[in-house]
Amino acid sequence: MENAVSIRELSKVFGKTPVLKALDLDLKKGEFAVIFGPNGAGKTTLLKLISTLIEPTGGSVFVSGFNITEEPEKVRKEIGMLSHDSYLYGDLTAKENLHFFGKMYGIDDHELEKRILQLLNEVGLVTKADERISTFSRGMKQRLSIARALLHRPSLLLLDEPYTGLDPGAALVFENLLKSPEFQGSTKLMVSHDLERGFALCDRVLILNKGKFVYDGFKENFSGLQEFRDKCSSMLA
Ligand SMILES: Nc1ncnc2c1ncn2[C@@H]1O[C@H](COP(=O)(O)OP(=O)(O)OP(=O)(O)O)[C@@H](O)[C@H]1O
Repeated sequence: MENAVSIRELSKVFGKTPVLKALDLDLKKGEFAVIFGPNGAGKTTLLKLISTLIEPTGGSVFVSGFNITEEPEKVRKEIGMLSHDSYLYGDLTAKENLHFFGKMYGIDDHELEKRILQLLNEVGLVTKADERISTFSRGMKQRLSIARALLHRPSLLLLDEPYTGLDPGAALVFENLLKSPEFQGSTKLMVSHDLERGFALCDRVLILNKGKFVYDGFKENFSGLQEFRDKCSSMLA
């Protein structure tokens, strides 16, 4: 079976600074992997490369068989990204924002209307559908970002510190959506400093340190979070 993500010899240099160093990684369809690692390890850079926001210096990345540099539009349709940036437009209403992104993903009008209502409902914003998001609290914007990321039923979810800025209610909405039948089969790659939540959600753990993977293993190899901490804490510093 084709991998959801296939990375070979991936490198990224900013100026003269090598940030990612010849990374290899395969993610199987449906896998939930979390990347831990110290500040500056290159975690966000890796997600930005996979999502086509920046270009690699060397190596290759395939998402659902599409090369990120040769077929970026096809790659973007496969990906839902949730990060500290909301990627939302303050002058548009909640509904208009989702409409804009839905059209960008090529969802037809009838399906899009239904999908927008369904997601606004799921993230608890249906009564705010026609309000401009410049009036929204940070938590409400984060809820709308969740809807934006899931709008086109992406096969790959890239989650960069998704809990940052989520109030407890929105965090619960987020976790319930991740576990919902619709997204159970999607592949998830999450970057987090939150060992407890990251470890609880994932089935595979990766540690990135100074631009290299220094650990790659399955959660079931550990009896629990404490054993993971005991064995891996030196790699996280
Ligand atoms: N656009 C850029 N130009 C120059 N340097 C950059 C750029 N983006 C990131 N870097 C540098 O690349 C390194 C890795 O950054 P990155 O944000 O990927 O790390 P991270 O592991 O996500 O860190 P954190 O956990 O603190 O978010 C850092 O030293 C950062 O300063």
